[in-house]
Amino acid sequence: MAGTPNHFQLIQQFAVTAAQMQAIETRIFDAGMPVAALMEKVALNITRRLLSILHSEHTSTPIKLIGVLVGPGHNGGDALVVARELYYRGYGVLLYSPFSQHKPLTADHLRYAASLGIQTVEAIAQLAHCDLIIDGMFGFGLERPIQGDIAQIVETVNSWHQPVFSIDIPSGIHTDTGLVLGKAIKATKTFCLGLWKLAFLQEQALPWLGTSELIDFDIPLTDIHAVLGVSPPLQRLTPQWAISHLPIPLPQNTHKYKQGHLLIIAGSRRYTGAALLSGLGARASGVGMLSIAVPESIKPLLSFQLPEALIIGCPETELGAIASIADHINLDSYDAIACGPGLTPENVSLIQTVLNSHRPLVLDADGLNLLAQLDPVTTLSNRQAATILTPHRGEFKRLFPQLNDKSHSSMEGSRAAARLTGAVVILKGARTCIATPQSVIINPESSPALARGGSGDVLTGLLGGLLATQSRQSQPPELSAQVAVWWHSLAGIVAAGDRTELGVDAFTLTKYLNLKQLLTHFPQFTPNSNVPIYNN
Ligand SMILES: NC(=O)C1=CN([C@@H]2O[C@H](COP(=O)(O)OP(=O)(O)OC[C@H]3O[C@@H](n4cnc5c(N)ncnc54)[C@H](OP(=O)(O)O)[C@@H]3O)[C@@H](O)[C@H]2O)[C@@H](O)CC1
Ligand SMILES: Nc1ncnc2c1ncn2[C@@H]1O[C@H](COP(=O)(O)OP(=O)(O)O)[C@@H](O)[C@H]1O
Ligand SMILES: [K+]
Repeated sequence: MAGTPNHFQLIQQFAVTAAQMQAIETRIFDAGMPVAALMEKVALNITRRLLSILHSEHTSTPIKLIGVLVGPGHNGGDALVVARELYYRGYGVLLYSPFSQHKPLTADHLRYAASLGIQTVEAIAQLAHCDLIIDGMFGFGLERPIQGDIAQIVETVNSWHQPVFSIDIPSGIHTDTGLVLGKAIKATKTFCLGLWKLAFLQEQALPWLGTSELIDFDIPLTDIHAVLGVSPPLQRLTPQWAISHLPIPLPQNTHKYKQGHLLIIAGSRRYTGAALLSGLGARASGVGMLSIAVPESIKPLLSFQLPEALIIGCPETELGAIASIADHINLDSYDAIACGPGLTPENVSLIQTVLNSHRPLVLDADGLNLLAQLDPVTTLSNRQAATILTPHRGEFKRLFPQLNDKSHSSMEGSRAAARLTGAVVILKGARTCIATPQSVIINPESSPALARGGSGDVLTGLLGGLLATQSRQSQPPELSAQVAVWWHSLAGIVAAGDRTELGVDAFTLTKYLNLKQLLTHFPQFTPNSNVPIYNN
């Protein structure tokens, strides 16, 4: 039923470390769930999903023979239950377990599989002709690097061409950091079990995960909250959350100023397009009023392309950058300001003026490069209104060189920067993190089609527009940041689906921000509704 989230939808917001998963698992076992029963349930759910994929998806070779890598722990146990079920469904199954010791439950399943006549092979090479490999070697119990013979086995499997489906996590990927521990299986698809592990939100793990999906096994929400807290400081950004916080439907008695007035400060003679792309992003946000301050010489172009916007021509430098904000402009009369795309890094006094305003502010691109020339921590800490920074990794390093030791993890880096400055920090990338001093929320789905000049400018405008509208409604700035990041990524995903990943230039992307079209992908969720459980 629309508006009533089911268990699978509710758990999408959570992300856990191996230790947290273990703690949740312990609570379930202590409450009386037998370990073997849970393994059976989990593995049957994996099998059901696997069979539906095998029946529905077109594979280049029909899947008849399946090779199963069996580890020493419960990841191996899961794999053995899946193997047994596949065997009963008529698939050819070959087991391979290069370990002399197994945990008792795994050893029992191995013995039972043998008693059924499921063949165990003695060398990895004997799986070479399988149509599909199931990787059940290590799950969240992997703590030390894969070395020696096992590393050799991983390399051999990675050199083959058939699909590899990993159970819980590709063997060799660290559950928390997403880093490769020695060697790791390169999966085609990964079935993450029960709750999303942190690795799935770490960019460094992406090449190993393939496509990933969550297999639900009904972990009680009380156990999740008992371990993670009622309002976990780290969460996944879900479509349900973002859609429920879109600023629609509009109040019947609203007017254009109530819908927010955004001022974009962008562009230069050299980077005209940045101002235009930000303007088009802001247009898609539905903001009530849009003003764009640009150097005088590019005003005609903007006026032509964005007839609904008020284009403000500003005095310009010899090189065609904004020299100062036009005299008649009172920055404090806007509901939000978005500043930076295409400014050139010439004019520090401009950014100082903007920072001195008392309005919510998005800083991007050259806005960030100019800020880096000041003392970002002191400057931002002294601001009288909310600031949202939208750096990519390079800009982040320039802004916060003192956080270089945290640069391996966007979650850690963005959180530390938000704590230092009090700003909302959107650290952009394949897995964009949105951090406040209290929390980090990570966008788990996007498209590499967005890795293209100008797509960040579009985000800045979209975000600025939402910020202007939503700050009028007393919504916190991080909410606009979350909605904008989700919206922008979804546009990228849908555009890439229609046009391939190469067909999504930034201008085309703005056309895909059409919300009506995007929402057809989520008929089950309603804008502006209450989402239970999720307390931000
Ligand atoms: N949580 C849940 O709710 C549920 C979890 N379930 C499943 O259980 C999985 C977790 O199982 P797990 O704890 O047994 O750990 P797992 O990943 O199989 O591996 C540990 C074994 O590997 C060994 N080992 C480690 N590193 C090694 C190395 N480098 N080289 C060689 N050996 C190494 C390690 O040996 P040890 O360190 O003890 O010497 C130990 O024997 C989880 O991912 C999921 O699939 C579901 O069934 C039910 C619901
Ligand atoms: N591999 C990727 N997968 C998904 N999104 C990406 C990827 N690479 C970049 N992006 C997104 O594309 C946008 C690029 O922004 P930015 O680097 O500021 O570009 P520009 O300054 O050229 O506009 C960001 O929203 C970022 O999250
Ligand atoms: K695995």
